[in-house]
Amino acid sequence: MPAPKNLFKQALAERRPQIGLWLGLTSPYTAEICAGAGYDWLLLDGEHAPNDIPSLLSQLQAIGTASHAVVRPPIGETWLIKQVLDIGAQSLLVPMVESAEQAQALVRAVRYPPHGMRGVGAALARASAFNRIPDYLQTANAEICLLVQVETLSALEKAAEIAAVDGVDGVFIGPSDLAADMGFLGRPGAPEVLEAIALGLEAIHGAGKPSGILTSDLMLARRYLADGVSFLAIGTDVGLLGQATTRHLAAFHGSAREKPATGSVY
Ligand SMILES: O=C(O)C(=O)C[C@H](O)[C@@H](O)CO
Repeated sequence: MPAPKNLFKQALAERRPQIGLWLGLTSPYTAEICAGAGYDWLLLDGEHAPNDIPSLLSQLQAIGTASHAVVRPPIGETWLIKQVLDIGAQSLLVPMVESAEQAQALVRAVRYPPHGMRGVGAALARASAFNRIPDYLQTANAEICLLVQVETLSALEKAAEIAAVDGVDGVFIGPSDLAADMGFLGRPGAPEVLEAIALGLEAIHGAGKPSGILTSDLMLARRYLADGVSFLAIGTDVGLLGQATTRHLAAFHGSAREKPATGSVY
């Protein structure tokens, strides 16, 4: 028996758009609710949400096969990637990738020898159904989906080279960090940032790889989809809960006291 088929990876390879939601609440309970909504993928954020390996594990268990979990570790360190893969994540989004060399190192980190340097502990791991998947070691590499994030101007200039790395399954543009790097802190929708994103998307597609992005502006999200973005997150659990609770109380008071959050589009 092989490692579970990564249907999200397959969908990206076939350029079937995958619509996702970004999860920062770090709760298996809310992750399960979001999975039930029907999003194709859910991003479990270990970079900007207070997640650790046990909290990521419990969210993976809660999501199950109801949606596809993509885990973002805080940084692309080999030892951390090994832990995230062992708890059963098959798709990773690695932040702040600045060069093709860094992307190549990440490819090695997600693969077992001789193709990489992932440590072998699958006998203890949820990823191998606790050693009940006999062919796990031989088949795991093929089912890992490695997505890398470019989010500075210099990384964006190298987007084509990074995307072209064999083993990189997709490239995500981080609009907030890119905006900050371009001098537009808190303004990922600034025209200059959108222009840079459009060029980045072209470079990624030109290298023959799928692209991804996050925005909670649904008009912009539809535009990204029309521009060929394949894995698109259209909001965050934190944003949705924050907006809904504010609106709810304002509705009760019968007033327009709802105030938009400042400094973020999420
Ligand atoms: O730069 C970005 O944009 C991202 O990387 C996504 C954000 O980190 C996400 O957490 C929303 O705040």
